[in-house]
Amino acid sequence: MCIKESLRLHSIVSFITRNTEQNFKVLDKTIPRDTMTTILIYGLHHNPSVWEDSLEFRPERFSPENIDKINPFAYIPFSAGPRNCIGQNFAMHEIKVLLVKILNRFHLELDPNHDVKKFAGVVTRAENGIRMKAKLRIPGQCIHESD
Ligand code: HEM
Repeated sequence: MCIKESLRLHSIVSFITRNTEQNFKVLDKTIPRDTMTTILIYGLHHNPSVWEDSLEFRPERFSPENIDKINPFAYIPFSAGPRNCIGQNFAMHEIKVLLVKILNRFHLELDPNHDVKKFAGVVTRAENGIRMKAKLRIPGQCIHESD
């Protein structure tokens, strides 16, 4: 739930482009065939008419009770359709494994004196880094390079 909500709030791929193969109607406008369009994933994920309290981190949006209420095209961190991300499942597993390995061993805290600035380019990242303090959960535990 937390990973999914993070991928909504901090959409890693902020936009994708697609070429229309036929005339395409959006509300009262028609996008002609063969037009390069931009799908703003970051904008969709922050749109208050799609997501209630869109700027708030609320992992329960993705709880088993709520997940079915989400329109699959309202949440597209890995894009959607035939050219969606081929590495989606791998990426989700990788994030989970890394988080477990890190959080099992460390207690992390953001540096309160560092203001993280988000930069939403093609790939969203922190403009000035993310400074954190990592404390060993079990004091005195040694860190092996092979871990
Ligand atoms: C959190 C991590 C990731 C995110 C948010 C992500 C997101 C995306 C998105 C949005 C697209 C569509 C791009 C477009 O249509 O222009 C895409 C495509 C793709 N991704 Fe990922 N991706 C992630 C990780 C990975 C990983 C780990 C791999 C490979 C192991 C991967 C391989 C690919 C490939 C090959 C495509 C192109 C698929 C195609 O065009 O048919 N991605 N990804």
